[in-house]
Amino acid sequence: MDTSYFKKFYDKSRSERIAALQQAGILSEEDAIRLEDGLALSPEIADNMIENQLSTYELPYGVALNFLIDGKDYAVPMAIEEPSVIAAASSAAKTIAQAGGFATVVQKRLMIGQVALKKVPDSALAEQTIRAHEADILKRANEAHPSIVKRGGGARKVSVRIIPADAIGGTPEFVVVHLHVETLEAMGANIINTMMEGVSPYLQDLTGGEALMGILSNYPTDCLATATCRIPANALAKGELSGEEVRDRLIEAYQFAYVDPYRAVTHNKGIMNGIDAVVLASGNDWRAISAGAHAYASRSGQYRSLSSWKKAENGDLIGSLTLPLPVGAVGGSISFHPAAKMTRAILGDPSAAELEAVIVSVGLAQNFSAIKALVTEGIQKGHMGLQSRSLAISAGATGEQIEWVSEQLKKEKNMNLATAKALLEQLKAE
Ligand SMILES: CC(C)(COP(=O)([O-])OP(=O)([O-])OC[C@H]1O[C@@H](n2cnc3c(N)ncnc32)[C@H](O)[C@@H]1OP(=O)([O-])[O-])[C@@H](O)C(=O)NCCC(=O)NCCSC(=O)C[C@@](C)(O)CC(=O)[O-]
Ligand SMILES: NC(=O)C1=CN([C@@H]2O[C@H](COP(=O)(O)OP(=O)(O)OC[C@H]3O[C@@H](n4cnc5c(N)ncnc54)[C@H](OP(=O)(O)O)[C@@H]3O)[C@@H](O)[C@H]2O)C=CC1
Repeated sequence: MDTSYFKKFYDKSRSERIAALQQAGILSEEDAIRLEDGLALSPEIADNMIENQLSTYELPYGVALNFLIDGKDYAVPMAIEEPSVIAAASSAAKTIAQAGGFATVVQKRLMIGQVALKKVPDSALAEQTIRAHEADILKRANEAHPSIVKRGGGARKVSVRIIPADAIGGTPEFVVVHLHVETLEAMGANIINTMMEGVSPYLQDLTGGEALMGILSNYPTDCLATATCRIPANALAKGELSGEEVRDRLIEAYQFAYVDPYRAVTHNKGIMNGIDAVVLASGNDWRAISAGAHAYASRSGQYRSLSSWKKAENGDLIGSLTLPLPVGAVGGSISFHPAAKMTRAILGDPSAAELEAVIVSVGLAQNFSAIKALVTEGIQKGHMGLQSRSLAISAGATGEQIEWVSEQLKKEKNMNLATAKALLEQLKAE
């Protein structure tokens, strides 16, 4: 990828940005035309995607630059309504690329399905019986969805968890059977749900219990992705603060988010700014990713920071982020939603594992920028500086008024809607 075309990308017009992506070899001519025309869903597709459809709900679609992940350059598409997220991701990615980029590790992608059994007469015996019949259970699961087996995937492992009765007043004892399934390039909701319903009757026969439900778990602890980065302290200096001071403050920001759930939620929201935006742009199920991420943040019994920041022996800053990322390269609306298709084109048609690597890196970048701003100049300067246009629009500015109100707002002490409205009135009165 020739990134020389990206200089001051954000100062270019929309058409110039599309041309720059084409010149850099990221977009084909055909994709550049599609992007120029807009990525709207056709009324026919929209009507067939959901029930009681009335219209579509649009979000801005942009691209974060400077990502160097496992030695490969990426421009990363994001769909998001919040200003400064793309700037922050690009800014962090630039610093991290200069330090060697992100390194990622993506686990073998095993998704989990559950059958919950109740009224099991002897749960210890049931567990033994299930374990003894693992091969039969896997066979039946695979027979329920033979096409994934043909593709080289399928059910791989069975595990059992016993959740005692009265966990909260009056709850039955649950014998929970997990199937660990290799869903290859799919997130695999349909594969797993079919398998779980397929094995439920057999599990009832084996245990003498009653199946309450069989369903995918959105907590796929065998589908983790990790990104790490390592930044020399001298690349972190900001204003009056030395690189070492910024590094130490970044580490304390992480420590604060590790020990305090009130802070951890906001810290992780900053990470999800990037993750959700790429998941959404890629046509994946962002509710599933969010639910899994927050469960993973609570795995110790307390809700904590998803990322960690530490000092290396030589004084470098080392950042790391791990979370479950059950995304697909196929399935759902990925193959027909125009924006999801564009995202796949811009990312170079990534496999599901490569997409995980990109998404987890964006999450780490987003966290780096947010906490760096927080522990140095504060969030308002960069974030609100970029939010001034949204405030101007909220105040009713249109056309050239938007630029004028936005620029005046940046000079004001109170950059808020009331000030934006007052400025707009002033402009109209002139
Ligand atoms: C906004 C910056 C990046 C400015 O930071 P800066 O240092 O003034 O930026 P710069 O002018 O030195 O530019 C550095 C690079 O940033 C990018 N960049 C710079 N400006 C733009 C722009 N307009 N559009 C696109 N990209 C931009 C661009 O890549 C640029 O490199 P260049 O291309 O010039 O070589 C910085 O202040 C920042 O990262 N702030 C944090 C913003 C943030 O995190 N926003 C998320 C929303 S706040 C929130 O929801 C979560 C939070 C914060 O509460 C989470 C938490 O608490 O942890
Ligand atoms: N998170 C959740 O709890 C739930 C999510 N969903 C929704 O389910 C959708 C995602 O489910 P998913 O099952 O992945 O989607 P799909 O069923 O749409 O697509 C997956 C299918 O694609 C086919 N396929 C083609 N090529 C491959 C390949 N290389 N690797 C794997 N499969 C391939 C397989 O079918 P075949 O082999 O038969 O061709 C596979 O079953 C999302 O829209 C999500 O919102 C639905 C229910 C619950």
